[in-house]
Amino acid sequence: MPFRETLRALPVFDRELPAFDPSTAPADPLDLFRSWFADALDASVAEPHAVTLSTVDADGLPDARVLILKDVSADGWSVATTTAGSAGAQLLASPVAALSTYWTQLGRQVRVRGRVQEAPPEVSEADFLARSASARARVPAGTWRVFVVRPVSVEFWQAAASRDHVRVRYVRSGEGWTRS
Ligand SMILES: Cc1cc2nc3c(=O)[nH]c(=O)nc-3n(C[C@H](O)[C@H](O)[C@H](O)COP(=O)(O)O)c2cc1C
Repeated sequence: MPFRETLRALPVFDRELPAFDPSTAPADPLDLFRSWFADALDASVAEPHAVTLSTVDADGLPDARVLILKDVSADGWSVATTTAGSAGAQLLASPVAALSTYWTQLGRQVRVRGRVQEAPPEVSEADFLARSASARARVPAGTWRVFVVRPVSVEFWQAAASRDHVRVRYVRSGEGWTRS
């Protein structure tokens, strides 16, 4: 069978999925993220804190890889990596990023876009020290950084078996958020 037919034959969202009514979404995307994350834990999603970090290189060419989410707070979404690698180097040179995740069992996607700041040195140091000795040994000395994506937009997308997928997008507006 041609590969495209193998792909075409695969079912998509052919199962019971949670309902989501965007009109009930809270005013702050942080609250919705925490609620959806709790649902992902309840659904035993493997590595629910694995997120795809997209960056751009010096030529504007996008790059992406999976990292572990380290924190989510009013400051933003935090990930950690080494500045000796592509992700860290690209963030230092072009401090903008997108984070995305997909929780298969729930048919839910979250997308975050924003500018990126380095966390304070003590935060990066604490994250580095929390790594195992073997993981620390693989990182060149002094290059581990926590980067915080400060969102300008956060989108939550819920798939439906009926294909009536729904989404809510939060856009930063001053100190608050507008929802659409
Ligand atoms: C589930 C998962 C979690 C990962 N977590 C991290 C992480 O937290 N930090 C990290 O630097 N790399 C992590 N990696 C490895 C990265 O995806 C990537 O291979 C590595 O950071 C080098 O990417 P770069 O060349 O773009 O810098 C993880 C990979 C997977 C699949």
